[in-house]
Amino acid sequence: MGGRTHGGGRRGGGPHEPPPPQSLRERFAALRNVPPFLASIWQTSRSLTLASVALRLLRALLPVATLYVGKLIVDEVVRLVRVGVPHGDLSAWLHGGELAHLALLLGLEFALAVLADLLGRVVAMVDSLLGELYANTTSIRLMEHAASLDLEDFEDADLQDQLDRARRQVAGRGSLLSQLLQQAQDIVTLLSFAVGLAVYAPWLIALLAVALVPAFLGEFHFNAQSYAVNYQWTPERRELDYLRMVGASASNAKEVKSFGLNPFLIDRYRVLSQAMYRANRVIALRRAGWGGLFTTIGTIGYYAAYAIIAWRTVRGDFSIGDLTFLSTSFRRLRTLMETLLVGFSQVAGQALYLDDLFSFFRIQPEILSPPNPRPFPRPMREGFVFEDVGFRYPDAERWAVRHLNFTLRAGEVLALVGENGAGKTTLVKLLSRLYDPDEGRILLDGHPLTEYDLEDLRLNIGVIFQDFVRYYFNAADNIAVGRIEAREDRARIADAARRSMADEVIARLPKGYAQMLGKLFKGGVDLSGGEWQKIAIARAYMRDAPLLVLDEPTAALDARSEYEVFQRFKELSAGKTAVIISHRFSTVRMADRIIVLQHGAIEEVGTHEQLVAAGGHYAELFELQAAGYR
Ligand SMILES: Nc1ncnc2c1ncn2[C@@H]1O[C@H](COP(=O)(O)OP(=O)(O)OP(=O)(O)O)[C@@H](O)[C@H]1O
Repeated sequence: MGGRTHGGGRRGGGPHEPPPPQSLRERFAALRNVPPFLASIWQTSRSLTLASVALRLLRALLPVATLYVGKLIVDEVVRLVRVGVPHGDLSAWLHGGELAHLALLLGLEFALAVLADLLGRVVAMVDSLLGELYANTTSIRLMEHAASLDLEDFEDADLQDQLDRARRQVAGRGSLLSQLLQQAQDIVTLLSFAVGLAVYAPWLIALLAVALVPAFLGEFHFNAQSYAVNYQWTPERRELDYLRMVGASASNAKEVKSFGLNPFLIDRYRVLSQAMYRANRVIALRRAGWGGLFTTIGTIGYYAAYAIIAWRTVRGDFSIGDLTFLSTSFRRLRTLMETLLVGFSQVAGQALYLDDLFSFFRIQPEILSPPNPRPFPRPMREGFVFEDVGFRYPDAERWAVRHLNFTLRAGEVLALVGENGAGKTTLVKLLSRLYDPDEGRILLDGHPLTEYDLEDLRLNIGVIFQDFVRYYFNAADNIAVGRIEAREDRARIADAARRSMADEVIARLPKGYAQMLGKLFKGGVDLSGGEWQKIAIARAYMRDAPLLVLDEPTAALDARSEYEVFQRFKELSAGKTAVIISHRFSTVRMADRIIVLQHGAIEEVGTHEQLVAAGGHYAELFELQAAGYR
């Protein structure tokens, strides 16, 4: 067993996270994320993707068509002007049919304009629908993937940063989609203009490119810088979110107020956010300065071309219609290329962000079911055997537990005792395979725990941790989380509540089982610490697993409640195996056997009477607590 490599490098990240990509080549390399991104868009909705592409293609060709019709109109007007207006009489002209061609052209251009507007709106609608669908699908994928990861992954700050960036990407990536499609559309439009321009004056295109390259490189550079800043500041941004949450959440308000912490929190927020603002401002300023310069270069290019076209029109090489067509084409080409280049560098910039999303999806859990897993033994015959088990938290110097050798016998109630940090909770986490040991192994009925089906294993172990979750759900659901498949089984929920004495708590709630708990949502009612614990303990009964583990969930119960809860627990868990962690000896002494942990190792094992008689550490701790009551 073991073999878990802690610390850096296990997912190409960890504490030795590579610096954000800086070089031009790396930025281009980020474009490799675009095809998988497009593939996931395609999978989100084929019909919407197809619709968007087709509509955009049509829309892309409209500008050049409109412009060409415009040129024809100008030429026609010029021709009509040459022919001259007899008496300036419009009705005579209309009847004579001389204006028919012009009217047709005007009508055509009008139709094109209306079509362009309508298509633009439909495209925007399709994109926003597709964007929302994509965001939803990806959020669900993120949640599903996060659910598959190990507990250890969640305790890793780097992973939290990455998850944070990935989450932010999802919200913003809808725009990447429209941007990519817009890019494709612009390329088609650009090509259509370029063909027109190339027919008349190919050298104009070269002039255009020269004027635009600096702007492109500038954009590219600053996008990468923004990303780098964003990347480096992820921990601070998370801290900002955290500070805001601590300062503004209902559950913390009590303590924050009585400690008078708000000025401290606000000040810290101010300092951090200002530092971030300054970093962003530097980039914004530089970007604006250089951007202004590059745009001016582009404008110079445009007017040079304009002058040349005008001169050649005067010389008679071009018609007036050609002049309008060429100069407008040139101007539109310039704007288009600019948008395209800027867009391209933005796409490359956004593709960098996709790295976070995709690399988050690449993280693989290490605690898995084997290929041919064993089902959980029912009934359990021997129980769990710890053979020289040792475990060290990632990046920790100290072993949390080591050289653990003991048996948790089927059908017994075992209590774990020990001072804070002795390793009690760690032992429970190993038992339910939230972690795998780094040394030694754990057997269940003679077979290594790793041979069992992971889901089945967890399903058959009901653990209530000391920091159990207070779900902001209604009372019934708060108990039903113990076995969420049985959420509709009201009788089972009520039964679990009765056993844990949560029924008395719920009876006092205005809406009973339908009462929303916690203060997060409207109409929610908060409970006392002990009341919450009774609800949490009901989850263990709801789960009805052959192995029950209560990790100090009774600490906030009053003496009478705790006594009753444990009396019932013993009665009700007859035939079941149970592990109880408690600092109260009144509870501990009810266990069949007691293990005393000290600094991650087993110090003593025995019944209450045996341990007291032995006069060791247990007897000392027991005496300390008993003395307090005399
Ligand atoms: N997620 C974690 N990452 C790193 N170290 C941890 C983590 N959880 C616990 N530890 C360390 O492992 C040791 C054992 O912790 P554990 O939670 O098992 O103690 P415990 O006996 O349950 O304590 P308590 O009575 O305070 O609940 C402690 O030294 C603790 O600091």
